[in-house]
Amino acid sequence: MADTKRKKKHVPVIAFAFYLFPVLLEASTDFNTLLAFKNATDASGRLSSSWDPSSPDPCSAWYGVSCLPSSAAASPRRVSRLVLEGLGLSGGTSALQTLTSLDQLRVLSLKNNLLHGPLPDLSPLTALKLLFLSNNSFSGGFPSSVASLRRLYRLDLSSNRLSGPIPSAAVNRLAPHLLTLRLDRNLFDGPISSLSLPNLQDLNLSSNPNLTGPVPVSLSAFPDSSFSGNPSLCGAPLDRPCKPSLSPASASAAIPVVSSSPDNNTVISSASDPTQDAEVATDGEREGGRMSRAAVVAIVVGDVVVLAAVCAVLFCYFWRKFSGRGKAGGGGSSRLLEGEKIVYSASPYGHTGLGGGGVGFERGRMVFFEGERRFEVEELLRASAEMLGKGGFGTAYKAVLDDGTAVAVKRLRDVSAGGGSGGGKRDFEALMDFIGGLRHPNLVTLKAYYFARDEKLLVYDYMPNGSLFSHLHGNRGPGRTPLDWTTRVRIVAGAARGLAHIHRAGKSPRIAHGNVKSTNVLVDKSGEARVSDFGLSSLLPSAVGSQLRSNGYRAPEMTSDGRKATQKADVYAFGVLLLEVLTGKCPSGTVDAYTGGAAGATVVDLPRWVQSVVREEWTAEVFDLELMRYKGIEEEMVSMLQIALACASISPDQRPKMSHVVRMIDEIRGEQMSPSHESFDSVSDSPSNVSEDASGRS
Ligand SMILES: Nc1ncnc2c1ncn2[C@@H]1O[C@H](COP(=O)(O)OP(=O)(O)OP(=O)(O)O)[C@@H](O)[C@H]1O
Repeated sequence: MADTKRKKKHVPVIAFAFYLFPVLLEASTDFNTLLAFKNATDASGRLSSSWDPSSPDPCSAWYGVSCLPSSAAASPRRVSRLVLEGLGLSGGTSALQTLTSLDQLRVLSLKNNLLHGPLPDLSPLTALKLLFLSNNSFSGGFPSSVASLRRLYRLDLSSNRLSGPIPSAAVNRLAPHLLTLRLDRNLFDGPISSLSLPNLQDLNLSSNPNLTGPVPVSLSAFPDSSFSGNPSLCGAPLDRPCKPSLSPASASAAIPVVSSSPDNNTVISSASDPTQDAEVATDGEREGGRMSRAAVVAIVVGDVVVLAAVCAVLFCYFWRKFSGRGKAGGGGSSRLLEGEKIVYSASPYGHTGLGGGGVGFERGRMVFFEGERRFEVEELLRASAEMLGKGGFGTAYKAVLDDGTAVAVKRLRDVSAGGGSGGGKRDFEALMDFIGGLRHPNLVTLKAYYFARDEKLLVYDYMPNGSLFSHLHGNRGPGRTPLDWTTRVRIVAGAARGLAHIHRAGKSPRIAHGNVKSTNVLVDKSGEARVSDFGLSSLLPSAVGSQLRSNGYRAPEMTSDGRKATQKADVYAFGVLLLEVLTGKCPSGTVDAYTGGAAGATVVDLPRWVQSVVREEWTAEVFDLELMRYKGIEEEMVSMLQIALACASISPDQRPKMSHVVRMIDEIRGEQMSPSHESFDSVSDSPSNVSEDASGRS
């Protein structure tokens, strides 16, 4: 009875503890994890003075610890970086295992310590981007669990005692994002021929004397120092060609055998090559130098499936194209489709083609600006032309004139005779005169225009080197040439000068570009940026014009329809464009697209996303991964980021003038010309300098 009473008395206490437990647990998990790790590894007490268990907040006081800001007043801050290098930390697998509950950890560097034992399952560290465990005594196999770390882009396990095969299937899963792979000075063995890491920038597999077989093609562009100290590796870049060595017993099997690795890499090898035998053992696809019947069947079936998939994709692509053409077919000249070659009609009065006005077509007037070669509109209309793209104002074509000069012709759509402002032909001509009179090395020159009631054409210089948009976002897959830092800065500097010129030009009223974005920053034949499409927004009714301003670049104050373009809004759009150049991301993406994670498909403005990341002190994480290969540009990137964020201020009054922006960029450029920035072979947050990059500041 007394016992029952005692039990009853405990019920509320247990219930309260049960309720409170998850809250307390969450609040203290990272704190407890760090303490447990310290207790397990810091025998020499080097962390003791800083890691004070009575300190209320490890995030602000503990050495080597950085945290994210708390997302809500009551919620605890989570640990995002742990950089504990050269502290004599010792401990085995279980010590490292304690850290795997830090599921918000981005950077973990424990290099130059005395940690040992096999690496634990690292898959719970889902946020990890940089993992540096070099110069310890870790043993056991390669930690295949890293394959599930979707954000990992630098992995350094060098100078340990790791052994066994390098599992190509696991490593290849990191391929899309992995930039650094350092496994040198370990005891790895077996073949590496199935590794396929097309985006890798930094590789070191040296001094693993038991690695065997050919260096795969995707890694052969690395210097031979990446593979030195491995006598059984062969093929480029090493000086040892892979020779098949025939043993008498297997001479008859010396016919090349085509095998497919688990990663779909085809390996052509001699069945009797001893270096290949090791691979055979690992991949388990051949026995005794011959492929099993099942393997052959699997390969053939696999190939057929892949072929069928490719055919299906091609079929869908062309089907959509042709059915799209059918649909467009009813609309006279709008029959022209993207990328299609077109030939204008021989006469501007014809029924089809560019001049297809049909009955009642009024012959228009071709107006040339000073210094431009004159030609008849017929010459333009009969030129073979190629569609460049469709924009908000109409369709742009490349046309080659009789003398071989290429011009870009913009055929305006939805422009009433006098433009949208209610004016007439005279207003249109006045605007054209203004635009045509704007001459600057960073503006695309308007050479001429054609005006008729039903047809308005603008003739510009043709820019042969594409747009900033195509350089930043075009072909992000293999084979892409990344846009280097110097070029990016040169382009934004040119674009800023072009815009500043427009802003200076019209005294009263002040003129704005009205549609600043990366497709409107073109690159001329000498690689200089040229701003295009300026002034056209005033041709359209204000409501349509403000709709046209592309979402991601539209200043917050421009959301209501009918707002006229302003210079302050241009500065905002330029700020977004700068962020696009720095992050490599398209404005107005989803959180997913920005983080590369699964945070959610919420659409967020690029400036707001960058601000949130910078506020959380992960500044380095906003930058385009393609920029990480350039040495010593961090300061410039951060300065440029500050300019971008100032331009993209929510309040128009806080945005600088374009002329000021030009000066600020030029100041950065002045510093940028130093030769050290030309070096492409090193990585800015490479393992060697993670200490500064990932320093334990909170
Ligand atoms: N002068 C030019 N030389 C070379 N390419 C050009 C030229 N003008 C435009 N283009 C290209 O033609 C394509 C269509 O341009 P267009 O200006 O019509 O549309 P947009 O820039 O995508 O949108 P918007 O109309 O809103 O500015 C774009 O890819 C653009 O880069």
